[in-house]
Amino acid sequence: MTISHCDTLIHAAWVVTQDDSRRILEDAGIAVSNGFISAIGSWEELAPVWYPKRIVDLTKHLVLPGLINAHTHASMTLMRGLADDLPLMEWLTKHIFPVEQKLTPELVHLGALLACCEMTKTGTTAFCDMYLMEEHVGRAAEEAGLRARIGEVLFSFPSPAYASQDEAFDLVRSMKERFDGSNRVNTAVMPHSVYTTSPELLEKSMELAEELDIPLNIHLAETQTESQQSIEQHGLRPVPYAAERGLLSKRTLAAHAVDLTDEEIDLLAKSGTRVCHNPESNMKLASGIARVPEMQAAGIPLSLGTDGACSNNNLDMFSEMSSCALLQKVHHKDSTRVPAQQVLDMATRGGACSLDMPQTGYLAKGQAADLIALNLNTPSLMPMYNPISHLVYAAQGADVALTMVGGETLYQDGKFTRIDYPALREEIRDAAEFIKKQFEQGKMA
Ligand SMILES: CSC[C@H]1O[C@@H](n2cnc3c(O)ncnc32)[C@H](O)[C@@H]1O
Ligand SMILES: [Zn+2]
Repeated sequence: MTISHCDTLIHAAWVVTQDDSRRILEDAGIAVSNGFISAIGSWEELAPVWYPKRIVDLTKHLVLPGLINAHTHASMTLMRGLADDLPLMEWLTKHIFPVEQKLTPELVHLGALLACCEMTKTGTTAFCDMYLMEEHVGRAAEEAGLRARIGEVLFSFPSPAYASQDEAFDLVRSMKERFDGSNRVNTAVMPHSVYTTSPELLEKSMELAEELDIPLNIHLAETQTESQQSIEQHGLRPVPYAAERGLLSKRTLAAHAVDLTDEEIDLLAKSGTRVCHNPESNMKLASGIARVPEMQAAGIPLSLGTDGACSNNNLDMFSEMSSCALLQKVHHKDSTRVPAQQVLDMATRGGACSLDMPQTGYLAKGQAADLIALNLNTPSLMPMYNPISHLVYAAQGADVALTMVGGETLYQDGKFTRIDYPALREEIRDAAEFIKKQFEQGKMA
């Protein structure tokens, strides 16, 4: 018998691998070396041959790949609950944009750290983020140990981060220099939407993405109002307009994609555009119901995201999975629509595809050891007949007992290993006082 050495040997009651065969293993082992999975299989077979530096006992737990939040604005945790019960355009222009004009790099960093804590604690190991002064979100992701795709939001009006388009593009370039090639964070070009950018900015954004060979992310077809405005301004609905500007391609990730015709679904599919579905944000802002089954049938690669904590109001991907399935069932009055396995695929493998992180999204030999464990002893997870059903319909972020990225434990049993959460909490309280003042002043102006 050949003995092999590894850093960590995990002993799990159950492993939902999400591999190509969607194997579910009972009484399983996972050997981890240098951040990657060196073996996965039955505990009986692995235990005698793998000599680890440490054993992680998850024999009361269900292990699965870390969830991937494919569209969020991490720093918006700072504005959670500040303005609710409003439609998208009014919410954004009258309430959110004015406060965002007063943000500082320190606040963006602080809000992103809070988001990283929330995501880590609720089982997210990678996220895709668009915001102002985004380099400070990248910094927070690095500190927290999460994987992230980050991008400075591009508007055709000045933002606190830049005064002109040239300055904005310089920022994209310098962020690529700073983060790409790093272990866990990569960058993309991120024009905000077709309603906040000029045709020129949209075209130049894609040119820049091609020149730098990085992805492009955009909010697209989020509401009927956006479609009406696009027709009034450009004579075209958002998707054909984006196509005309050269924005639809394999490097594009479109967030929302709610208000779509059959022809537009075809356009997205044929161009290879990926879509991130954000059901809770779409419900809260009453944006509409995305045509998930139709997009799936057309072969559009789908992922799942929470959107920012202001339009949700949490970053819990377990909740998002449940909402995704339930919304489609009630909408179609058909309980067979969008079954649990499809939803879990969106939150794992689909997210890995959206973020161009092929080493994540499923657990197999050679994959990154990005995984989470749920405590199966908790009352709401007992009994368990079907692990996939549990993950989508019964589990909550609060059931996560352990979160690991690249073989490193970031969170276990209520404790963060990298972040001093009690200290962060105090800073958040102070920041909230400042934000509240800005919000009140904005209302008076
Ligand atoms: C500055 S980056 C993101 C930018 O988008 C705003 N935002 C947050 N949620 C949404 C959404 O659902 N649709 C469009 N824009 C959104 C956020 O407040 C930031 O300004
Ligand atoms: Zn968004």
